[in-house]
Amino acid sequence: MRRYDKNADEDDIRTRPGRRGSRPRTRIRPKHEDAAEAMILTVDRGRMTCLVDGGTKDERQVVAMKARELGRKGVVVGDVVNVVGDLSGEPDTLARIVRVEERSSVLRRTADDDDPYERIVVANAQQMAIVTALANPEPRPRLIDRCLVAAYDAGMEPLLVLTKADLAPADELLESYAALGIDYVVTRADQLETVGAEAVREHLRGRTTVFIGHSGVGKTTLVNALVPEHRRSTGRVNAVTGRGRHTTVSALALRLPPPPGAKPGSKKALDPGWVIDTPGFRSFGLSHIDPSRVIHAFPDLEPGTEGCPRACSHDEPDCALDAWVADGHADPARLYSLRRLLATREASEGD
Ligand SMILES: Nc1nc2c(ncn2[C@@H]2O[C@H](COP(=O)(O)OP(=O)(O)OP(=O)(O)O)[C@@H](O)[C@H]2O)c(=O)[nH]1
Ligand SMILES: [Zn+2]
Repeated sequence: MRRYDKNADEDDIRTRPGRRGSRPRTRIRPKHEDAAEAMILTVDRGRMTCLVDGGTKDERQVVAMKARELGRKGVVVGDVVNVVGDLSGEPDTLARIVRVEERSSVLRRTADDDDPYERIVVANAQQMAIVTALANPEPRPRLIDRCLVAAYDAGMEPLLVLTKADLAPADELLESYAALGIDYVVTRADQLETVGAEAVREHLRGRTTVFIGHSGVGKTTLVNALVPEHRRSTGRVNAVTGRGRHTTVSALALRLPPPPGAKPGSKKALDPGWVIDTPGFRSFGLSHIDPSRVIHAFPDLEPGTEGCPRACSHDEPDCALDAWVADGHADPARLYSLRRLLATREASEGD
């Protein structure tokens, strides 16, 4: 290997003159001072589409792969990375990702509760939109609860998006989430084009929201309305795979159009919010969930856990929350909701 030759690249072995003489110092990584910052929009079999100079007139999409120095570290949609090499974005060029910035949040999933293997699906989202149809298919409250637990565990704010309001009312479902104080928005496809899409966008401005929902809830219809420049095919036969419906393979980050009336170049116009569309989740394994992270989403209950036994699940007889709530420190409905969420960690039929 050339790296340790006498004629090794300066980047690989640097000399540091001074006190200890001029011993070559190995293992100093090249600094990549020419690297550009980029956001990962999608990942397809080891090829990442990155947005370079986002929000400027030089904005372009560059295809890149991981540099060897990243090792096994994964790169996921939403990651902010450093890229080097050919950053022109011309066809057939390939850049290299040399660094992944620290993530502010990660959404993990396990395929099943018994599956210890977890994958990070999305990085740096601040909000999780849980898309549920009010009818056809029927809402699945346990699945919603599992998504909520995953959101709280990931440190994301949940947003309930209730679709197909033309088929059934939302009141009853919203009632069962009232104690959680979750932000929500109700939609119907026949009004998305007029007022509906902008009403949803108002919940998404200035941050990144990952959209999850199982097949048939109308997520594609919704995302297409939110990001009209991006029309993902619905229900079309794929000529290559012959599959009856389109299947989304990777998550995909999409920028919202600027709000109506935003001045070009203004912060509102440049930071209109991002939607990360994800493939339909069949289940949401929760084996990696840590109850102590979930309870952060209940700041009103958190002080009551001081008297809990070590590693309390907060759903066991010795949990201090019962007495604390009985003493009037918090609303019993909140504890009930927390327990309901924590109980979803145990899988049951139909999740
Ligand atoms: N009645 C009614 N039907 C809707 C609404 N939104 C979507 N649909 C229909 O519901 C079906 C599923 O919509 P999609 O947008 O494809 O749902 P999806 O969640 O993306 O599902 P997959 O494509 O399977 O991942 C389609 O036939 C839509 O036309 C709505 O608000 N009201
Ligand atoms: Zn407890």
